[in-house]
Order: sequence, then structure tokens, then C-alpha cells
Amino acid sequence: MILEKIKKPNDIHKIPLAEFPQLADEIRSFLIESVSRTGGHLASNLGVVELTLALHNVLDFPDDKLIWDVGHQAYTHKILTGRKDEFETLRKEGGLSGFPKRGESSCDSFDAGHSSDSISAGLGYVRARDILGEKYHVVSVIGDGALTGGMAYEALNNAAELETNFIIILNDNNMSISPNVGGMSHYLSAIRTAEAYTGMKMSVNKAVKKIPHVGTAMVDAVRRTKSSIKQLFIPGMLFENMGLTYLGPVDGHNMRQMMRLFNEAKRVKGPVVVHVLTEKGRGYEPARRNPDMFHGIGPFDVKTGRPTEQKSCPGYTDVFSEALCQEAEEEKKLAAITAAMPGGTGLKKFSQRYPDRFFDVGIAEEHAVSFAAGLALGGVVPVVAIYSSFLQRAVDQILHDVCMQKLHVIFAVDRAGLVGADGETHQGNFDISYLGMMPGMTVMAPKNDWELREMLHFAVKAEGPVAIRYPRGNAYQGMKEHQAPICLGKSEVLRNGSQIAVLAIGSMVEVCQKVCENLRNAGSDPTFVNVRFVKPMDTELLDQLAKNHDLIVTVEENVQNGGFGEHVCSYMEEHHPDCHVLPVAIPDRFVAHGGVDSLRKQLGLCPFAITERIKNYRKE
Ligand SMILES: Cc1ncc(C[n+]2csc(CCOP(=O)(O)OP(=O)(O)O)c2C)c(N)n1
Ligand SMILES: CC(=O)[C@@H](O)[C@H](O)COP(=O)(O)O
Ligand SMILES: [Mg+2]
Repeated sequence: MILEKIKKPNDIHKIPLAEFPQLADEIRSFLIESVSRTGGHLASNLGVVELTLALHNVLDFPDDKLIWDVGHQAYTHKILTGRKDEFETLRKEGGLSGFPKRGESSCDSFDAGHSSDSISAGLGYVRARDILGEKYHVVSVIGDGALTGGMAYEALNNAAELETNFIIILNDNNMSISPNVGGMSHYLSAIRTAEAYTGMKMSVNKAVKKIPHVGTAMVDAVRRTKSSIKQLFIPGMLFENMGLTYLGPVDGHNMRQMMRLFNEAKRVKGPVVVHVLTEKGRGYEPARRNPDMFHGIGPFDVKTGRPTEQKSCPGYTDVFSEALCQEAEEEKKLAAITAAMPGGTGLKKFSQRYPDRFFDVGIAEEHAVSFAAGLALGGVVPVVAIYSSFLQRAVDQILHDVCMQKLHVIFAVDRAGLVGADGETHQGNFDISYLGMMPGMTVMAPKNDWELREMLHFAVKAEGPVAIRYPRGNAYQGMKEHQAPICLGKSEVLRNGSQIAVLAIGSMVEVCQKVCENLRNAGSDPTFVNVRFVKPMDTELLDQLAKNHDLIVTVEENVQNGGFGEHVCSYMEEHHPDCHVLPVAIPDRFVAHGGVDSLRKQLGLCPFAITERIKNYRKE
């Protein structure tokens, strides 16, 4: 096994080029076997095996800086930098992260998870290098999907002014998670087609002349070469016109061609875009045929490609998906927007039933929100379905473009709270804080599947901006006996008691059922409340509770800072200073990857930990 020879960074330099194809095969087999047991982002990783080998061949680690956009495709990079033996722990608590992490290896140059920031980060490294007079190469690898994100253009625009070397690899597999969308995607497709690039004028002069010493000679040489080599130097007009050198497109599974091009790119003075064509899912037929499903997958059977773990009940996303279609049947003005995640957000069904009212805007959360603002002003009822952590990108657009104008835009905030294996970049632990601070915003969280449907119906009929946050995973099927109608700003009292009141939000209602049972077993008689509305807060209920309770416990799967608990604290301090508040929430830190149940235990959000905190608080 050639792969066994790779134990630490740069061991790749000892492998003869002739052995690279076999090494690529071994890495692919390893990835398929390993991810079939742990789950992970398989299809993107299978697509970049040769690209990563070629990059490692021309770069030195950790001196050179390699920045992966999103970072879900960095598994081969991890293997080549000495982390192969940790793959059994991939995405597990305390184990290897599914994304690049500077804390994990000196060869990871930038922590990633959210899309379209790699060119900005790379440019920052380049400027720092130049200021400090250092000598290393900086390479940002961005996918065609990530190139639909606005940040990438801000960075390209800025990079165009650069006069020193900066390599941007455009890893174009013609796919985002689902098929890529938009004008840039069409532009890249046009370059990809043979007709388009063989017909283009060869403006090699401009590109290649920027290579010091040999540039002019190369131009002459290229002019004399056969057309297959000429194709390596076809300009991407858009990039060239912006002031970036464009090299490619090059076959992203032909390592020799890539290495040749990367070595040329290293000598360009200024920013250079190398357009690499890869195939998502390459080398594993189920993933190649179904890259969407194998983008991020749980454990599966290698022979059939079928998942080995079955869903026990519908997830919140499935409930939302079905409920939204029902709402759209009734409300003909309803439209739905996704930022490149029709599958993950459950909008696929909507897109098939109501194609004219469905918009996939690419990985462009900021645009999605302001676009929704425009739709709302035009008389449409837009539902923007975005994961909690990705919606962080659009905080200003929600505040400035939606809330300030009091627009009726509905935010379906999926993956709110802990998401588990993706880790700190993807945990949805901040949305109560960032949405809760916005004037005029309504923020709801359902306790179960029934309530999500009801809340969506309420949101469609409501006025102004409304957000519904719900977690990743199974929709809670219990507590169906509690079906009080949804009223703006009103909580649902599940059980009346005295002295202690437990106010739980969304996913924490299920958890706090057990907490209340524990407290009853310990001799207390707690009041149990399903908060429903984080905002507006049910102050009437708080006033009532203050009469016969001396402790209010708030429980939320959100950071404590700016969370519901803090809002309750300040209200009670002002109006009922004798009533104590114990806010139970996620502490002031980022939460790494791991199973949700285990993370809840670690963070004090499991029934046992919450019960103990309440009991100890009473003792103080
Ligand atoms: C801000 C943000 N929005 C959405 C996502 C979810 N997401 C992760 S990968 C991906 C598709 C990326 O496509 P591309 O860059 O082409 O990489 P590929 O998967 O094709 O290798 C999306 C939408 C994200 N990581 N960050
Ligand atoms: C890399 C990325 O950002 C997405 O692929 C994300 O991992 C999807 O998460 P879900 O599995 O929760 O849809
Ligand atoms: Mg892609």
C-alpha cells in the first residue's frame, strides 16, 4: 500500500509521480470504506482526490497556506497531513472534525464550515505575507457552488488589485449540494463545453506574460504547440477582464496536467484563477450517480450505497415541507426561497409542486433575505427557509431590509440548536439572540410536530416578520394532548403548580417534561410552561407566575447571552425583583462536534443536569 507510506505532512514528496494514480485509488477506497462507517461528506471528497494530490505535490506544508472553502472536501488533505488513522473518529465527540481546524493541524490554515469566504481569507494571508516580507504560497480552493456567494465576488474584486502571487483554484463539478444555479453557473458551463473553449480566441499573452522571466518565451512556445496544450491556457474572459489571470479549464482528474498548471500559477505575479473540472462522487458509482444524496450521508452499505440507519419518524424538516405545501395550496401568494439547500430545508417538494413560486438563489443568504423583502413589498408572502447558522450571514438584511420596514417575511429557521456532527460552524445556537434583539420580530419555537404545523399556519396569517425555529432531527410526536390554539405572544401552560416554574422553549419542552417529573419525585410541584413565543414575551404570564412562584427557570437550546433567559431576567428584575430567575442555556462558548444527546449532557441541557441545577439553586 502506497498510502501506508504517508505518515506526516510532505511525505507525499517522497512518492514517485508514477505511483500517484495508485495512491489516488487507495485514498478513494479508504474514503468510501471509512465514511460508510462514520458518515460524512463523501461525494465532494471523492471529487477532489487528484486535485488535492496535485496541490500537495506543488506545495510545502505547513509553510504554504491552503484554504478550503466550506471545508467539507478536505478529507484527502487530512490524510496527506498525517491524520488517516483518526478517520474512525470522524465527526465524533473528541474526534477528527469534518472540516479544517487550525487546532487539529498546523497544515490547516483556516477554520471553515460556512461558504464563500476562502478568497477573502486567502487574500488576507497574502497581504500579511507581503507586509511581513515572507515567502510562501497561498492557495484558496473554492467550489462552483461557493462561487454563487456574494463574499466571493467582494474578494475577487479586491484581489484584482494585487500585484503579488495568489492562487485561486475554482473546483468546478457543476454541482452545489443540488444542481448549481444562476448566471455564473451558466458561464462556467459555457467554458466547460468543448465548443465554447475551442472557439475562443487564445489571449495567452496577457495571462502567461505575467510569469516572470519565461513569460514571453512561453507565449511563443504555446503558440507553436498543439491544440491540446493550448487548451490549458484558454482565458475565462470574465476573470481576465476583472484583472485576474485565468488558467484552464484543466481536467481535475489528470494530475500531471494539474501539476504543470499549478507550477505555472505559482509564478504569476498577481491573482490567478485556475479552473479545474472535477466530478462529484468520482470513483464510487452510487455517489457519482447521486451526488446530492452522497453530499452529506450517514453510515451506508458500500455494496448497495443504501443507508444502514433508517429514520424512525419524520423530522421537523419533513413536517415543515408537507405543511408548507398545504399552506401554499390555500395561499396562492405564498412563495418559498432557499439558499442552495432545497433538499436540506425540505423545499424540494414545494419546488416540484409550485415551481413558479420557488426560488433557489444559490449560496446567498443575504440576497435571499433582501430578495424576500422585495417580494413582500410586491405583495407576495415569502417564506425564507435557511439553517440557523447560515442565517447568521443575513443578520443585517433581516434587521435593515425586513424588520425596519415591518415586512411580512416568514423565516423557517431549520437546524436551530445543536446539530451534532458538523460541529461548531453549524450549531444553531445563536438565532434566539440575534432574532430576539430585532424590533418587531416575532420568534416562535414548536414543542412537537403538531405545533410546527400550527405555527406555520399562524405565521402565514400574521403580520410583520415572523421566525419559527426548529431543530435538526426527529420531530417530537408526544404531548398531543396539549393543543391550545396559537395566540400571538401567549405561552401554553402545560401544568399548573407553585413555587418553581419551568419555562421551556421548543426542543427543551420534551427535555423538561422529565425535569418536572424529577422535581415532583423530589417533592416539588413545578409549573410547566411551553414558551412558544420567545418574542413577544408573555409578560402577562410572568406577572401571574410572580404571585405564587419564587423561582422561574428558563430552558433554551441557545447561548445564554442575549437569549430568552436574559430577557426574562431583566423583565423580572424590573417588575418582580423578589422572584428569582435561573436561566439554563448554552454557555458562552462554541460547541464542537459530537452526538446531540452527549453534547446536551456536556452543556448541562439534559434532564439530570437541569434538575440538579434547580435543586442546588434552591439550596443556596
Ligand atoms: C453560508 C453557507 N450556506 C450554505 C452552506 C451549505 N453548503 C455546504 S456545501 C454547499 C455546496 C457547495 O458547493 P460547492 O462549493 O460547489 O462544493 P461541492 O460540494 O460541489 O464540492 C452548501 C450549499 C454553507 N456551508 N455555508
Ligand atoms: C457542508 C455543509 O454545510 C452541509 O453539507 C451541511 O453539512 C448539511 O447539514 P445537514 O446534514 O444538517 O443538512
Ligand atoms: Mg460544486
